[in-house]
Amino acid sequence: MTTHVRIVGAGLIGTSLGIALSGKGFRVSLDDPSPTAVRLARDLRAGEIAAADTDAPDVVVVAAPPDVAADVVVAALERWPDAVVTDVASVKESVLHSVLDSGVDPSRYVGSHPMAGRERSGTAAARADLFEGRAWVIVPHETSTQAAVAALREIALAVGSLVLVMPAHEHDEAVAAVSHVPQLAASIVAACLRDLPESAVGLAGPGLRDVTRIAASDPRLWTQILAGNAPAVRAVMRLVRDQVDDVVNALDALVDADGAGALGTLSRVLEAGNLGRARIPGKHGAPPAAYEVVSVVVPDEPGALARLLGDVGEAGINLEDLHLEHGLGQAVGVAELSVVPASVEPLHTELARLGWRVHD
Ligand SMILES: NC(=O)c1ccc[n+]([C@@H]2O[C@H](COP(=O)([O-])OP(=O)(O)OC[C@H]3O[C@@H](n4cnc5c(N)ncnc54)[C@H](O)[C@@H]3O)[C@@H](O)[C@H]2O)c1
Ligand SMILES: O=C(O)C(=O)C[C@]1(C(=O)O)C=C[C@@H](O)C=C1
Repeated sequence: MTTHVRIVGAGLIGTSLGIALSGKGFRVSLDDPSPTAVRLARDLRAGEIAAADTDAPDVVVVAAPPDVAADVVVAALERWPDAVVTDVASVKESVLHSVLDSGVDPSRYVGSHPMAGRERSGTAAARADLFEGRAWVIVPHETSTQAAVAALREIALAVGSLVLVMPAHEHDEAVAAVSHVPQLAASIVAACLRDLPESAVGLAGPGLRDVTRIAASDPRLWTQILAGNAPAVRAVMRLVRDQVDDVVNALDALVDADGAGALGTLSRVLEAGNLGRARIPGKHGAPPAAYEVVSVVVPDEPGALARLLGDVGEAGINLEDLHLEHGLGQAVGVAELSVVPASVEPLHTELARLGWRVHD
């Protein structure tokens, strides 16, 4: 029997999930207070628009902002007495407490959190492959039924995620360190660029881009996430503050005194960073990245990029994504062409034959 999943909240996560599930044969109905969001989601093939007479779903996935997630979960549990209900909010304990405090029978509710996302919000940013190879945390509570957990597991596996099961408090402590504080760190570093002269910002290279990509994230969403996980985020931010203090003290010693011990401190901070970075897993044992990048040097002249894209098309190769690295005032840029692994070799050969400077 086809599983009917109702997605409530057709933004980045809801629409991405709808596209992925529809592609795997699930029936998806879409609901959102914004008529524009549901229409766009439907056009992106995320599912049908839910109407007043749409039949009851088997599973409801609440993909609304964290501050309304619990209310939407409770309303769904009350409206569909046989459906399993989950939410995908980035914080789990505060949502769970609100659901339990509401007095509704919570046994068909199980929290969840796909560790997949983007720095862009909204329906238009949806991606079919968003969840592939990513962890999807299932967060049951004391009375969650086995059937509810199993239904969620089926959905997460169907969209290519790796399922992890953990209690809400453990989830929240973990994501404070691996997601919420990294967001703050990126925002704080990027905020230092605001008043820099143009000539200084123009020197930005890949290092700054890597560190600040998520500084472009939606402040409204992230304010809710940080507020919803305040105790755990505070604990990690205190560790960050201790390290920042150590670095500033070392720099004080170098600038204002004889610098005793300063190099050792700086080196220890950097080495500790190496050790932490080395612990970050790849895409959680799932299949390797769907796309590989071919880098092509592009002269900074009118029509050059269009010519390159034309040559890629002529080669019969489907371009999955495009990123342009281009420093201010540079005579050339680098176009990073994402293609499926099987296309790397033919693309490389064909572009080189046409005179492009190509790198893997
Ligand atoms: N953005 C990420 O990277 C990411 C990753 C994992 C989980 N999440 C979680 O997923 C949820 C959605 O985030 P997003 O990035 O898709 O946000 P989004 O802003 O792209 O989409 C949210 C959608 O919810 C709708 N909405 C607002 N109030 C609603 C209500 N009361 N009932 C139903 N829908 C409502 C909005 O109209 C919007 O279409 C959040 O809880 C977030 O914490 C986000
Ligand atoms: O990769 C990104 O752009 C994200 O911000 C995704 C990310 C994260 O990994 O921290 C952000 C918040 C979510 O709750 C889950 C995933």
